[in-house]
Amino acid sequence: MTPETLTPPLPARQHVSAARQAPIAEVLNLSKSFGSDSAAVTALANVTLRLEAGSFTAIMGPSGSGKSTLMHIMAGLDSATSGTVSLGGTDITRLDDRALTLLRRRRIGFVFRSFNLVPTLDARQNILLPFELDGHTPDAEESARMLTLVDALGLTARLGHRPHELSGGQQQRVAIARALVTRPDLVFADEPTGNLDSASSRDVLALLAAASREHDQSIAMVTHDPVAASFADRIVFLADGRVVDDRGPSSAHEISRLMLELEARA
Ligand SMILES: Nc1ncnc2c1ncn2[C@@H]1O[C@H](COP(=O)(O)OP(=O)(O)OP(=O)(O)O)[C@@H](O)[C@H]1O
Repeated sequence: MTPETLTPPLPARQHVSAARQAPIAEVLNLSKSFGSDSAAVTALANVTLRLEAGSFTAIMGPSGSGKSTLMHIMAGLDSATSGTVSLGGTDITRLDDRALTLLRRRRIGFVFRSFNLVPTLDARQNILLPFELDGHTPDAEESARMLTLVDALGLTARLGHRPHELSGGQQQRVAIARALVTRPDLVFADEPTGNLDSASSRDVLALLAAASREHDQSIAMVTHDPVAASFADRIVFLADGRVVDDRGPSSAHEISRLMLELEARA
């Protein structure tokens, strides 16, 4: 497959220049501790981070540096000890559980290492699950969007297949289609290539990069893999719950070097 065939031919977003001016996600002075007193663990210490609309950001750092905690709080899956997180201008730290559930359903997409597809549903039903969960029948535009996405992801002939009938790479492409189909404000990808071989990994990363670059989809990806991070246009490094480096596109070699330095210090 060439990079061109990996590019989802989705309609370009409207008012891209206006969208680019405001951060799609803003984390201000975020701290998170687990436990209390002598058993307390500080997972995040005063993290401030802005993600621009349409950006593809990799979040890296040694084991235990706070990557998952940051992603969980940004996605409204865990609460902050202090600080705020805004998504598309909404302060999610002030929302109740019901509002958070709706926000996750409508404004956030997720791609996980283990694909997390529903085994009893075929690929089409898995992709359309966000609409189903929202009690919403896709309109003509949403159905057309689903079909163009499926075509771009090379899944057209697989729509009637259930997850166990698909390869790992195909399952992850179904998961990406499911994450993109509602055009969420932000897609969180948690080690999306962790279970894939290197050829499927590159396909998946090229698809995520194309969704960001060509269709203004904002993506935040947690990864340990320097090759995966080299597909992003920004790399944020955490160590001991703090942002210790924040840089633009970098080669896998440069990222590897920095990770080794951070791990040696951890
Ligand atoms: N539920 C919890 N209870 C207690 N401590 C926790 C909990 N979740 C995370 N921690 C601690 O918070 C710190 C940050 O953990 P986190 O999982 O965010 O790191 P990570 O960078 O995602 O690690 P990894 O790369 O190994 O997945 C670690 O010291 C961890 O042990």
